[in-house]
Amino acid sequence: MTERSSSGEAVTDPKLSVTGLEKTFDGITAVDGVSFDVQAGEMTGLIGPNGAGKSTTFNCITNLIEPDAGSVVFDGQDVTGLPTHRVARTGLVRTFQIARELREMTVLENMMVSSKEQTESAIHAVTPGLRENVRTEEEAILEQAWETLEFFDIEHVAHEYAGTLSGGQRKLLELARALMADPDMLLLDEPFAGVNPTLEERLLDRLHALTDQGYTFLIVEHDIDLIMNNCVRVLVMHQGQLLAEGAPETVRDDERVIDAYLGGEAAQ
Ligand SMILES: Nc1ncnc2c1ncn2[C@@H]1O[C@H](COP(=O)(O)OP(=O)(O)OP(=O)(O)O)[C@@H](O)[C@H]1O
Repeated sequence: MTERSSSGEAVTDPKLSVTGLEKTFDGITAVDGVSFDVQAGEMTGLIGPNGAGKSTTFNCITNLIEPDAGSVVFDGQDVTGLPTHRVARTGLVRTFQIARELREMTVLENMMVSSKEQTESAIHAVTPGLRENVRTEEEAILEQAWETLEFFDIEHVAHEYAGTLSGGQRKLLELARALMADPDMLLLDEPFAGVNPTLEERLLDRLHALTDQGYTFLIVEHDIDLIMNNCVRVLVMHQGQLLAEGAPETVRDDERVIDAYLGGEAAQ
């Protein structure tokens, strides 16, 4: 929904709105009242020194970790406390590292099991008369899987076991798998960790292409330069709180941000 502000500017509802998020582990406050918005079709970066609370914030958004307080509204729908798979069904999907059992499956099989429709097909398969539909659905899923693998240039490893992929190829597969769930918004936790420069460039190129198509991204990443150079908006966390937010050039010069990094983890 687009409204007009008093000055006549277009005001668009945020894609994701996090308000007052809190999480404490055994007396350690990991997330301490964090609030922020992410706008549709934008790539937003979430940075901060080690232990700042980035991963916990991420995990609370999709309810992988249940927050103690706060709300998460996605596309105008309150998804706070919904099971992670139901949050995914609303279009808010996070990437996961390829789990041990999935490493023993081929890349293509990984794609197939990740598809949202796959679960629905299983229900249809037990209903007589719907088998024809299932076949068509499965063909569509297979086509989507190949197209997505081609988009990431990893179709040549489709029949390899996922466990044999390089670190960079595995990151591309993680993203490709997430896309099979037909998301609107993707949460990426350190998508560039262990990725060589060539694949990093490819991954960035694809992320920008997806953003141009209208996908929204929230990316936790240790490589600050990478976030500053590629995100339109940056959120900085420190000691469980949101320390600064804004355009990269604004955040980069913020004294509080400089102090937070110099004070602890300047080497990152
Ligand atoms: N499951 C847990 N049990 C206990 N404490 C935890 C747990 N998860 C996180 N913490 C603590 O919460 C704080 C925030 O951790 P979190 O992993 O969210 O930070 P981060 O910014 O993602 O750090 P990093 O960049 O090192 O991954 C840290 O002090 C951490 O030790």
